[in-house]
Parts: sequence; structure tokens; C-alpha cells
Amino acid sequence: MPVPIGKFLPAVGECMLLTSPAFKPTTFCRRVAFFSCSATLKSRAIYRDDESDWNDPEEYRRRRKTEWKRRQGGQSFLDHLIINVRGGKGGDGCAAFHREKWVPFGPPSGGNGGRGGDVYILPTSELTTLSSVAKRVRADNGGNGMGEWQNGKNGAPLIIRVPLGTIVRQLSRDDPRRAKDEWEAEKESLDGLDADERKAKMRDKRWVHYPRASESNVERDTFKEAEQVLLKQERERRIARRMKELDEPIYLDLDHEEVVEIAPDAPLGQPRKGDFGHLIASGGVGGVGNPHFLSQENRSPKFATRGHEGERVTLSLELKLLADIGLVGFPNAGKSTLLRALTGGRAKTAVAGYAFTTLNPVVGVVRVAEDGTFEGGLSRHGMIHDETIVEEQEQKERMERGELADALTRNQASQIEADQKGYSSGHRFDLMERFRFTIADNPGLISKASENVGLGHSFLRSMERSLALVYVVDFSVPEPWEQLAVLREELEQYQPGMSRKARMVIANKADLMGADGDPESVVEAKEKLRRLEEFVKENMSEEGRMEVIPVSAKFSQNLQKVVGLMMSFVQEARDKNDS
Ligand SMILES: Nc1nc2c(ncn2[C@@H]2O[C@H](COP(=O)(O)OP(=O)(O)OP(=O)(O)O)[C@@H](O)[C@H]2O)c(=O)[nH]1
Ligand SMILES: [Mg+2]
Repeated sequence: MPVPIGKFLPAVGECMLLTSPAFKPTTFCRRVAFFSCSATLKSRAIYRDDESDWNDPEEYRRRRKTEWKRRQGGQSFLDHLIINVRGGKGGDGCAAFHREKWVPFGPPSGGNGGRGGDVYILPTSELTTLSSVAKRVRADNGGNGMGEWQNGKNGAPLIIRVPLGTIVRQLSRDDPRRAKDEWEAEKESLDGLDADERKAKMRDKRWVHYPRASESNVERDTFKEAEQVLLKQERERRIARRMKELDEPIYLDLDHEEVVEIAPDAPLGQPRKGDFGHLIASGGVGGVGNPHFLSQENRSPKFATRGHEGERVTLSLELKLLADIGLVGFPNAGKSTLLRALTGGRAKTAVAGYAFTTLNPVVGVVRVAEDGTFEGGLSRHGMIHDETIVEEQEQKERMERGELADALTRNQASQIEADQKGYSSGHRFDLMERFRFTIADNPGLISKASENVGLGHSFLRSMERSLALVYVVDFSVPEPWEQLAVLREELEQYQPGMSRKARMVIANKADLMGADGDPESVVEAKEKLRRLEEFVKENMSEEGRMEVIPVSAKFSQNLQKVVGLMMSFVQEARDKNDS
């Protein structure tokens, strides 16, 4: 039997909620009132710092998590990551002399150190998020040289795999998030030491001495000369590196998978160019063994050099999310609930009555049939999208009552639905599907987000590539248009012109309007909708005509229209991009 929810949505031409015969309208309405009330109260408590209950351990934990996220400044969103990369250190050269029977004073025979491993970055279609990328990456060190002219082995190259659509940028020197390079790190380690200690430490880092020869070595002219040469080369290397960082910092837009094709007639052993992707940090060169310092003046050099440190770079990785539509709204406006409703509960995004429940953008897929029916609207179980904790509790209770033992599987339920309606969700929808698009649910945006209030606004990066944006406002607050003005302002603060991408305003939680059945509150709700529409018309005309749609995400009401409009925005933008 169809049951109307509230009085307002039916009044604006909304459909009825179809329920199973076992459904009890009275309990249902009581539950609606209870949860919506608690949601509003809770959200207010979190908004105002002074009112929040710091003694509640659960709330305290949540606030700390949100605060941590905010301090990360967007670094810990899945689509943005800062990583420190280090090439492997070169292996040390060896100071040794050849010894064999009847040859007591053989020639110097220390081998050279191996090269440190290089670090490469490789785009691959096998990944879709940056979550598997480590924040600290370090390639293998080269092996040390050994006696009898044995050179150390080279460190293995290390490949960082990233999803297609990743932008790699090297952080500039003045960026506080950049890790120190090898010279800065050394300088820091010398802080607080006197001149002699510094010199000794610096030497120790660069030279390997034959056993018990270190003191005599440093007195010798040949060593002093070699040290001068080494320091000069190092200075030149440092200047060259810094110039390179300044003139051509790493910037890679990894949009295409690299297919390495080697000509069939290529000679054997030809290096497989591009196999590893793009070189981003080279490993340090290995140190040289003591034969390198053999000269007329020094017939038995008792020193060798250590391997160079590998290059250190700090990279910002940014994955351009490929969601067609981005939801923008205040915390608690119901963005996550809306995404769940549109995807029939398939998008796993947490819903709760406190601010900043969503900490990372989440993408869901909306599938639409020829006649405009969307998959989310078919799901019998997904009709009511309650808070995650409530759903879990219900599930638990059902399990304890043993109801789930006889419950139909998703496929069985789908089969019954298909028989009844001709349509069903899941794999069966594949046959009907004619159009699909993706929607990104985002963390809440609040006033002064551009000044890093709330979670800041760095997550908006994930919406830069969206084809269209949709505002979601909480229609049950006294003046929803105020939210709209703030959202628009914050989008502009993030990127001038970004608010022009907005195409529609969703006035969510419309079920709360006129829920008491009082005709006066229905009139009030209609008036509020009119004022919201007027506000949009007067203040947001730059974006073109924007529809204001009252919906109830929680009860999946009026979503058909929303899907229809979203589909047309996406289609239009795709056509434009193609032409
Ligand atoms: N009555 C009613 N409540 C809703 C509706 N949509 C969402 N809610 C409730 O509003 C609260 C917030 O919902 P969320 O979906 O977590 O809101 P959000 O915008 O994702 O919030 P953040 O992730 O914090 O930005 C929850 O208690 C929901 O149950 C709706 O249409 N009607
Ligand atoms: Mg959310």
C-alpha cells in the first residue's frame, strides 16, 4: 500500500513511497521523527565548539580524527598524496691490497661500490586509487666493493605504480612539506658540533680507510688533494641539481599507459626503453676502490671513497578523479545519503548525524535504463537509507532474531522483483542499462573552508575534472539559501569560475517539512521553496538556469527527476568534449 511521507513532498508533486504489506506506517513515522530530530541536534552540537560534549569518548575520538584530517591540509585524501622518494645510496669502494703466496706487497685491489637503485614512476590501468602508494619510498643501496677487485652489485631499480590520471609534481624548495635533500640533511646532522668534529664526521661520510691507516692518511698530501677534488665535484653536482630543480622540476601528467614495444629485429640485450616508466630519482654513484688513487706519488693508496647518497625528491601525487558529477554541500546536508540512494546502497559511504562524517571523496556509479528508471530506485532494500549505525544495528537485530537465515539472497530478491516489475537491480540491470555516469560524494564544505576551517577545501581538487557540480542543501534549516551563498563563495575562492560548473540545487530532507501534517507548515515549506528558487534566480544567474529540486534522499523520493537532469548534464558535457 502506498504511504505518503510528510505532507510537503506529495504537495510538490512527489510520488508515493511503495512499501511491502508488512510495513507499519505508524512505527515508521515515529522513527522518521526520532532520527531526524537527533540528527539535527547532534549536528548542531558539533558545529558549535562550546556546546559539544567533550566527555563523550566517541565524539572526542571523532573530533580528533577530523582535526587530524584538517591538519593534513588535503594530504591524506586518497586522491592526493605527498611522497618522499630516495634513490638508493651507492655502495662504498674498498681499500684492500692483493695478497698471495710469494707476493707480500701486492697492488691495491679494492673494488668499486655498486650504483644505488633508481626510482621510476609507472602509470598503470590496474590501479584506481593512490592508496597503495607508500609515503616513503627508498630504492636499494648498491653493494660495497670488496678485495680482489670485486665490484659491488648495483641496487635494483624500484618502480612506483600509480593509476592512470595521476599528476606528479616535484615540491619546490620553499614548500614546507618538502623533505630535506641529502646536503641539507647532512648539514642538520652537523649542528652543534665544533669545527674538528664536523670535519671528522664529514670525512667519515666520504672516505673508507685501510685498517689503522686513517690517521696517517689524513696527513698525506695525496689524500688532501684527493679530498679537494672530491669536494669540488660534490659542489658542482649540488649546484647542477639545484639548477635542475629550479629550471625543470619534475612534472608528469600520466594519462596514458605506456606500452613498450620492442622492434622484433632489435639486437639482443638492447635496453628495454621506458620499461620502468619515468625516472624520478637516480641512485647514488658507487664509491671508487683504492686502485683509483694509485699514482707515482702514492704507490700504496690506503683509502677509497664511499658511495654517493641517492637523489631525494618530494613529490605531490594527485589523482584526477573521474567522477562526472560532484556533490557540494555543507556537512550533514545528506550528500552521502543521496549517493547511497542514487546507487541503491551500493556506494559504501558512511552516513551519520554529525559533521564531517565523510573524510574522503567516494565515487559511485548511477545506471539508467532506456525509460529513465535508475538502478538505485529499484532496490527494495535500499528504499530507506538510514544512518550507517542504525542500519548495522537493524541488521544485527535481524540476525539475532534468525530472520536472515531464511532471507532471500540479493539475486533471488532481484529475480522476484524482475518478475513483478520487469526490472531488477544487480546483473539483471545490465540488459536494460542504456546510460551510466559517476557521482562523487565529498566531505562537507563550510564557510571559510578556504582559510582551512573544517576540512579545508583541498578535496575540491577531485572535482576539478567533474563535468558538472550539484549543490546539496539541507532544506529543513530555517534559511537554506544561506548555505547556497556560502558554497558558491567557497567554490570561487578555491578556483575562480568553478561555481559556473554548478547545474542544479538539491533541497534535501524535504520529508521533514510538513511532517507533522499541519497545513500551515506545508504552506510554509512551499513558501521556503519559492524563496530558495528566487534566491537562485537572482543570485546565480551566471551559471545559467538552475533547477531547485526538493528531494528526500533518505526515503528515495523525487530522485527520478534528479537522475534525469544529471543525465542530461553529463550527456551535454560529453558531447561538448567530443566535438
Ligand atoms: N530526514 C532526513 N534525514 C536525512 C536525509 N538525508 C540525510 N539525512 C540525515 O542527515 C544526516 C547526515 O547525513 P549524511 O548523508 O551523513 O550527510 P553528509 O552531507 O554526507 O555529511 P558529511 O559527510 O558530514 O559532510 C544523517 O543523520 C542522515 O540520516 C533526508 O532526506 N531526510
Ligand atoms: Mg558524508
